[in-house]
Order: sequence, then C-alpha cells, then structure tokens
Amino acid sequence: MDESVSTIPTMGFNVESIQYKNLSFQAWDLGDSSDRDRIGVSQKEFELMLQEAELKNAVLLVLANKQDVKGAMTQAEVSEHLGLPSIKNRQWAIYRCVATEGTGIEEGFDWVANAIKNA
Ligand SMILES: Nc1nc2c(ncn2[C@@H]2O[C@H](COP(=O)(O)OP(=O)(O)OP(=O)(O)O)[C@@H](O)[C@H]2O)c(=O)[nH]1
Ligand SMILES: [Mg+2]
Repeated sequence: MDESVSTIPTMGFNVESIQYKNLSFQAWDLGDSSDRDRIGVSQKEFELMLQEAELKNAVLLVLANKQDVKGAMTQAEVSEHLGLPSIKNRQWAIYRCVATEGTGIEEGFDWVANAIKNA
C-alpha cells in the first residue's frame, strides 16, 4: 500500500491520503480504540469532520484499531462514542482492526470500494 502524508492546517488532526487498488481515500487519525481518555475529543473532531461540505457525499469507514490491546474499546463502544448509529444521511461502516498484524484493514477498504460502486 502506498501512502503519502498531507495535513489540512485548519483542522487540528492528521489527514492522510491513502491509495488502495484503484481508489484514493482520505484518512483521519482520530485516536484509537485503546485511548479511552481521548475518545471525547475524537467524537468532537469527528462531528466537525462530518460537517465539512467537501465530505457531504462521502461514504464513511471507521477503523477501530488496536483491538489486540487489553482493555481497548470494542467496536460497539467506539461506534457508540462516535454516535455512528444516529448517522442516517450517509453510508457508514465500522471495522475492527489490528494494523500491526494487518487484520481488518483490507476488509474495511473493500467495503468502501463496494459502497462507492453502489452509490
Ligand atoms: N498493539 C497495537 N499497536 C499498534 C496498532 N496499530 C498501531 N500500533 C502501534 O502504535 C504506535 C503508535 O502509532 P501511531 O498510532 O502511528 O502513533 P500516534 O498516533 O502518535 O500514537 P498513539 O497514541 O499510540 O496512537 C506504533 O508503535 C504502532 O506500531 C495495533 O493495531 N495494535
Ligand atoms: Mg495513533
């Protein structure tokens, strides 16, 4: 997987552009599943992100990473904290993953590829 890094200065968190197969994704690092202290901040950043006009028609994939870390929030917990169940105006999905083992990520990206195809 090739990736290049870029940052949007007006937003206080990291954005990366990721190329996967023939697709280009924008990825926001809002923290991870093991970081319970930060999830409140993540939720606020997430809310602002969803308000971006540019992302109005974007499909949304949340990767709940570091699922191997003891005491990490489950996928359901991450989903609740971010308020995913109340999102009705766009396609979204959440996948559990362990980036260091490479599990879950491709499944998530494949979901995006399909979601875009069917949009
Ligand atoms: N156990 C575990 N470690 C991971 C996973 N994904 C990334 N890491 C490790 O987490 C560390 C921090 O990586 P990043 O997330 O890029 O860095 P960061 O966002 O500045 O720091 P964090 O607060 O840890 O997220 C690195 O050592 C990674 O190897 C994972 O799924 N499981
Ligand atoms: Mg991190």
